[in-house]
Order: sequence, then structure tokens, then C-alpha cells
Amino acid sequence: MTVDPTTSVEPTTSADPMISLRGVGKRYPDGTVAVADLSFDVPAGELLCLVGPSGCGKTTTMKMINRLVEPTSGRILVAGEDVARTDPVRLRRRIGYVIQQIGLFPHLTVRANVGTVPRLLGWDRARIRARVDAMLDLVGLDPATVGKRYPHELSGGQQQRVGVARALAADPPVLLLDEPFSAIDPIARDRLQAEFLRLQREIRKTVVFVTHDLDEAIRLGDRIAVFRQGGQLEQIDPPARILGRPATDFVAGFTGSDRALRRLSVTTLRREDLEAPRPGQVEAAGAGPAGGAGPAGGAGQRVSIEVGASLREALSALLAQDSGVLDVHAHGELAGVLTPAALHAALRRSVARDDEPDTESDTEPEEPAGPAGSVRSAPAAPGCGQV
Ligand SMILES: Nc1ncnc2c1ncn2[C@@H]1O[C@H](COP(=O)(O)OP(=O)(O)OP(=O)(O)O)[C@@H](O)[C@H]1O
Repeated sequence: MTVDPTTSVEPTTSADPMISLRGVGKRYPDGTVAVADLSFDVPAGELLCLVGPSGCGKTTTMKMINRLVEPTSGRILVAGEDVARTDPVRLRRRIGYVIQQIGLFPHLTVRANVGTVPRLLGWDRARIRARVDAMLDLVGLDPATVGKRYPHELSGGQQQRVGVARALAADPPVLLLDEPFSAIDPIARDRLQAEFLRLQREIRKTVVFVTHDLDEAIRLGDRIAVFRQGGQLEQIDPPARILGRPATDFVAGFTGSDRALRRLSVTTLRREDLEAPRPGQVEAAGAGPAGGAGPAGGAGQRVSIEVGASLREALSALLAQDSGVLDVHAHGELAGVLTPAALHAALRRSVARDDEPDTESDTEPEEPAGPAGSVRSAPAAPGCGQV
């Protein structure tokens, strides 16, 4: 395949990045080059996912940000401060860290685990207690029941929630998450991802999230950084662009031949994608917006979807229609209809839009999303129950 020269591998320019890597490299004493000459910025409030094959330097990159590993070249700034000149203990109190193996203290209760950093910071007991309660609530755990348990008395998903609560306890501006959900069964992982997205919309931390799982990165990431062996950054872009315009053969191979299908879930249905209803394609009486890919339309039953939904939701709803014509609403009114041909054209158009400079990302809805408008909405997110 051809390499797309318009796709960025250069660091983004941001007025005020929260994290900034400049020419960062790591060569371990045995000569292994884990990371080579890495430069990128993470703007405040962004969730950046690092993906790539095993051993490509994702964890090393993350650990250099909080100085668990020292770079052998280059500079890392967090909130404008050179981490090499920052006391590691002080630095780590400003950076929440969650790892796959969770790392909860087994001999401490959930409350004591979550209160670890506030205790180290010398907060008084009442303040710690209030903060721990708030954090457990935030991650969907009941402080009264779960707070006094020990880690081994929790499910894997609950332990991960405690890990996230602990990382957030001192309200750090930056969170580093290293495969936090990968040791959890797929159903629990799906829930945790949905809840983490909800949480992130609320707290807007600057997050660097390492994952093996491309679908997890597509679902969670504002941008995705694709690494290859030797800590080489191949592409850093929003998910839709990574899938629509892979910068190199490596990224194309990594994202797979079904990347167009994956792209459906990060591409928004726009008003201009719709066709005018033809005579006979009138709405069935009483059929209003169904809030997305609703129940399969039985004989004579029409489902509909809102402008702002993902193309994946639109495809799902379209497949549930006997007629092959899907009503699309905006602000409660019929905006047009979607057909298989229009859906195909919408996807192709969205890829072409990526070639235009200064266009908005597909992850930005052009209309206020309706109930169906979960813009980054891979698999339908279940509720926020406990895992
Ligand atoms: N302490 C070390 N000494 C020598 N080599 C190391 C050390 N730690 C990591 N490496 C090597 O550095 C490279 C990058 O490792 P790293 O853990 O950053 O990769 P990764 O992308 O996070 O991998 P995975 O996805 O398997 O967790 C690998 O080749 C690894 O073997």
C-alpha cells in the first residue's frame, strides 16, 4: 500500500501541553533500545492511548513520565516542569498510576488503600474519609460495604475500580494507566471501559493509557499513538484517522484489513449523509426516534436513529429494518432517511474529509447528539453497575 504523506507523525503543536516528550530515548544497560527518539505532546484533558505489539516500548514510555524509568536521552515536561529536575516522590503525587496487576496493598482495607496518597500528604482524618468516600462513589463502589473489605475480598473488576479510585484520590492532573483492564473478563472490561469514559468526561484528566487492545484504544482514546518495535512512533492521530488513513504499512497491518468496519464506530452520522424520503417512505404512525439502534424492527415496525449517532449504530438499526430504509431524526423531527448506499457514501466521505486540512474530526458531532448520539460508542455500553 502507499504511505499517506498527509498523516501526522510529527508532534502536535498545542499551546499548553500537559505532557511533552522531546527526543526521548531509553537504552537499557544490556543494549536494548526500548524507546528511540520519541517526541509528542499530550494536551491537558486529552486521553492518549499507546498501542503496539508486545515489547515496543509502551510501558517504558509511560514509566519515564513518572520517573520509574530514567530516559537515556531527551526531555520530558509535565505541566511545563522538566521531570528530571523534579523530586520523584513529589512528581508521583501529582501523577496517578494504575497498572494491570493493580498493586493494591493486600494488608490494607479498601479505604486505607484509597487514602494512601492523601495520608502521605498529611491530610487530616476527616478530609481523607470524605475524599475516600467520594472517590469510591465516583468509581461505583459503595463505601459503606466495600470500604472495609480487603483486596482479596473483591472481584477483579472491583479491585481495578479501587485502583482507579486510589490513583484519583489526591486529584492529580495526570493519570497513567498501564493495561488497567486487560486481566479482566470481556464483559467486566466492557463495563469498566464505559464507566471510565463517563468518568473521564466528568474529571477531564490528562491520561496516558497503554493497551494491547486496539478496540479499547479506539473506544477510549481522543488520540492513539501507534508504536512499533524499538519504541518508534509510527502515527499519532484521532482513532478515525488512524483507521481511515494509516500513515504506514505497519499501521495498516496493525489496524487490520477490517479497519473500515472499526471506523464505523468512530464516525458520526451527519445530516448531509441523509437522503430525502421518497414517496411511500413515510413514517409509520407513532414511530418516533427510537434512541439509537433499538430493538429489531418486526413486520411493519420502524426503528429510527438520531443525527450524531455513530455509523455503527446506524448500520445496526438499518439491518433491523425490513425495508432497508432507516428514518433519521434531528431534534425530534425527521431529518431524512439512510439507505445502504447512503451509509456507504457517508463512510467514504468521512475518509475523504480526513484529507482536508482543518476539518473537524469525525469524533466531533455536528449536531447535539440525541439519545443515540454516543459519539465514541463502540459496543453499546451497558449501565454503570458494579462489576
Ligand atoms: N529492565 C530492562 N532491561 C532490559 N530490557 C528491558 C527492561 N525493561 C524492558 N526491556 C525491554 O525493552 C523493550 C520494551 O519493553 P516495554 O515493557 O516498554 O514494552 P511494552 O510495549 O510495554 O511491552 P508489552 O506490551 O509486552 O507490555 C522490550 O524489548 C523489553 O524486553
